[in-house]
Amino acid sequence: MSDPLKRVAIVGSGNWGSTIAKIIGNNIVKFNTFENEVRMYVYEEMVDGRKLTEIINEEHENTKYLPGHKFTPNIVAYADVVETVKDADILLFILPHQFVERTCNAIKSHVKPGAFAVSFSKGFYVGKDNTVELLSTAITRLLEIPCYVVMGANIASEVASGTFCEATVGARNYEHGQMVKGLLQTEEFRIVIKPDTEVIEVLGALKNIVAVAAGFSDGLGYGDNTKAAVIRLGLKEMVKFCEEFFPGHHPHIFLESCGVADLVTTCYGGRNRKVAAAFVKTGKDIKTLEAEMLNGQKLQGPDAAAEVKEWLKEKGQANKFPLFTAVHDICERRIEPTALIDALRYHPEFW
Ligand SMILES: NC(=O)c1ccc[n+]([C@@H]2O[C@H](COP(=O)([O-])OP(=O)(O)OC[C@H]3O[C@@H](n4cnc5c(N)ncnc54)[C@H](O)[C@@H]3O)[C@@H](O)[C@H]2O)c1
Ligand SMILES: O=P(O)(O)OC[C@H](O)CO
Repeated sequence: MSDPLKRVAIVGSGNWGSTIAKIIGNNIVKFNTFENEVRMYVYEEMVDGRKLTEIINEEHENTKYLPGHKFTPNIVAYADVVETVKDADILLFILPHQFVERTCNAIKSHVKPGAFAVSFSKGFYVGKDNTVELLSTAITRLLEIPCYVVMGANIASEVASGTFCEATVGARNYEHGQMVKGLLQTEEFRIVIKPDTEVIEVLGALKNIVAVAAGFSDGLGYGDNTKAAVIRLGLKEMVKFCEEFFPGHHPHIFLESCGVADLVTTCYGGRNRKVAAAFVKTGKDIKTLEAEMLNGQKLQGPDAAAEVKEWLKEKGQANKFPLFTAVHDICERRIEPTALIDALRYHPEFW
């Protein structure tokens, strides 16, 4: 008897979750090892007087978070996260990182034995006692299943439009890594699998902090040379953070899409950059700007800066990461945005 078909569930339906749903809906029908139907968890809300799940299931489009792009009809929206995941063999977590813990808690006694997870979220997890851990570690701890990661230079609207780009899958299990690659890869979205899972994930979270710094620089009216310095010194801190806390990775991992490529795209085209520039120009706080500018989408960088500050404080290492630290202090209005330039000027690089 042949093996039963595997089911894929997508947990999250924002800008990136919907983009991945668009890709997987097309790709999955090419395999005879997967069920064609893919359930997608939608955090229910009303859009123009209708439930978002109804809009997606009737019009095959997430008109709020990815307007203008059609899903294949095998993408089925569910408002109940337990119903979404209960039969799934592969759980793709594509939530803003702030919502990962509560979602795991809601499904933890309903996950199929033998399932595995993949995290696409960029950020860290902070426990009640202020301990900081990787999201993939938290997912594994809460659900008791392995968790791999997908990170890369992937501004969702561009990926959804099919302009060429690439991403990095972090997986040490060959079979699972190949399955994830098969579900995601297209002619325009090329996938590389690497075993340095932890560092791949950390880079995805840290680049958002540098993007906030890039936005501050833009908002202050500095030009491309200054932004290049933000990117370079930010990358130095990203590398140092990985070396300090996740040693043993391949040194070339920073050259993958999850490293320098994601850092560049996010410092030019991302939401963190855009809102951080407006923070300087308007004087409004981050939460207000997020609500005004992003139509329900969520920023990851300011919270990641707070999480990293907590991490560094606990390890007594904050002084080695002045750019990360300055971003958090500026977001919290403890220091002026212009202090970013001092953090660059007096960076340990120049000592
Ligand atoms: N958008 C991108 O370009 C992109 C690219 C790569 C990676 N990512 C990462 O993917 C993750 C998800 O980002 P996104 O862009 O898909 O999301 P998003 O910011 O577009 O959307 C926010 C989502 O959060 C949902 N939500 C709101 N409140 C919620 C709650 N209480 N519980 C659960 N869900 C709730 C909304 O319904 C919506 O689906 C992030 O970590 C992000 O860094 C995003
Ligand atoms: O829009 P941002 O700043 O959340 O960045 C989006 C992606 O992470 C870019 O890869």
